[in-house]
Amino acid sequence: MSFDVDVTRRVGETQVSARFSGSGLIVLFGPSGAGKTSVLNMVAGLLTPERGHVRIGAETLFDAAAINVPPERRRLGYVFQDSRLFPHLRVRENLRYGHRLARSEDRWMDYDDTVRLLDIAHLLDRWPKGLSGGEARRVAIGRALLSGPRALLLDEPLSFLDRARREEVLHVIERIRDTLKLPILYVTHDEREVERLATQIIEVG
Ligand SMILES: Nc1ncnc2c1ncn2[C@@H]1O[C@H](COP(=O)(O)OP(=O)(O)OP(=O)(O)O)[C@@H](O)[C@H]1O
Repeated sequence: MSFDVDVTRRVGETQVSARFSGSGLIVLFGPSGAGKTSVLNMVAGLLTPERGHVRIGAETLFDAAAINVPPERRRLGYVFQDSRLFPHLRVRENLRYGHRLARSEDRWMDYDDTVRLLDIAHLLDRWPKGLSGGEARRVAIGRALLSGPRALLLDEPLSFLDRARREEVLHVIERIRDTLKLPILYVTHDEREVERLATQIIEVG
């Protein structure tokens, strides 16, 4: 499965555009304010492009002429820069939210495996507001994986993580890229992450 994206839109004073296609892990790279998050939002359906298209595999999610699939039907696992866990749900329920919505044939991560992989078993009864930045990030990644996505959108997923945890999450992302072969759109400023992960680098701005 691969991305085929060509989007353009004015956001505030900035003309944001990006064009790329391919599979693997595509890094969106560029200075702060260039529009990387806006590109993720256009792929996710949270921001409507003025022109262009968004296709993943054989499915068209957006085509300026006629098609605009709503975000909740795009089956994309989005890990936001600020995690955005549901504040009224404990960690366990945040994780189960996406898992319950996913059709059983779309689920490729098991709940217990996800909890183990991200080392969040001790957090399951906690409320999001009591989590550190790194803990919240791991829960957000788990929630995205459990929703059975056809692609992942990761906005600086390793920020707030300490070195040991970064290494573990990097392994998870590599596994998703190489074993599950899920296309990943990845925003980062960190050149080490780019070197290690990128199949393709797209300059934004
Ligand atoms: N709601 C908004 N109204 C007006 N301008 C906005 C809005 N959202 C974003 N912008 C502007 O659009 C531009 C692109 O923002 P965006 O968040 O996509 O950039 P980015 O490359 O992801 O930045 P960063 O790396 O700092 O997260 C920025 O100049 C930003 O100030």
